[in-house]
Amino acid sequence: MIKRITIISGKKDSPIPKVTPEQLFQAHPLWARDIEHFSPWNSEDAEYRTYSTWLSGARAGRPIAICGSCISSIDVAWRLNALEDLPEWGSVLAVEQNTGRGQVRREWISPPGNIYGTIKWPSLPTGAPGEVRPVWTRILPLVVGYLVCRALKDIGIETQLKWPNDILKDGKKIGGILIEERGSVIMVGIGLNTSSAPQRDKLRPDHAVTATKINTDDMQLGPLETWIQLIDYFKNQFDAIVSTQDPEDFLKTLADQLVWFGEEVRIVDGPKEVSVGRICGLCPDGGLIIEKDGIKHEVYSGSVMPI
Ligand SMILES: O=C(O)CCCC[C@@H]1SC[C@@H]2NC(=O)N[C@@H]21
Repeated sequence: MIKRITIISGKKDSPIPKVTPEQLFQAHPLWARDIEHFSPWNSEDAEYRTYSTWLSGARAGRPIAICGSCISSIDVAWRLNALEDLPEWGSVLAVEQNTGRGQVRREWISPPGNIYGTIKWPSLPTGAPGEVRPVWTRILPLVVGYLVCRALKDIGIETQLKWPNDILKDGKKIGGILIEERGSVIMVGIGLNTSSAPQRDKLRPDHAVTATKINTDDMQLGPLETWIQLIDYFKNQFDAIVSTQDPEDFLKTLADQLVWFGEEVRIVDGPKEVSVGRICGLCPDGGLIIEKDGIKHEVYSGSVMPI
């Protein structure tokens, strides 16, 4: 993939959708703004590729492939990876997903206007000798959640991280993270409700906090412009974190930034003995520590909900 911003359009029989810059322009007013901002888009076609491209006149620090209405940006990223067309920190940004997926294969409703991005995450530093999975990989959901919150803060949006990787604004969900691993390759999918959020009746009763959107009358984040900012932030900060910090120290700093830290919460579908307790920290492998009746429990599953 060319190290710039490209719109990719599948040729015959390709699982990558066919799309033109004009169609993206029509998809949503914020996409129209982004398409205009990053124009001109120059058409290119290489016979050996199963997709043709439009190359933006503007440059980005990392390669970004924009695709139209696809199954899911994670699937397109896996496809590009199989074609050896997605380098580390390369990403796919979908305008719309027909089968967007969330944690435990729940549906992720994905109309145009929001961010549906997937990044090929770089290989992670290995931990102790003989360690099967590098510790940074095991705690990656928390690291990415932390980076998303910090990157949004940089843009001027205050958010909180709900263990393990939900992004909240004023206690309501504005985004989520889905990590998939195949062999040594890690794809990080990030969904952010910039322009719209699913209604309460589309969410699981009792398991999901209410959803909301980020954009306000005063702040209108465009999907592409924001995605470029996020990727640049992730790369710079992730490199700095893993090269200067110990995973355990990182988790200690992160713990008290979790939403509802120190407060009583409900754990829905978690271990039987802790349906209610106080968040009091994180284990070295990223589990949540919940205190109940003076006993500390390690929680690795379930949804954290306010009382
Ligand atoms: O909170 C969750 O359940 C995780 C949601 C992850 C959604 C993103 S959008 C980009 C990528 N493609 C998908 O189908 N899912 C992830």
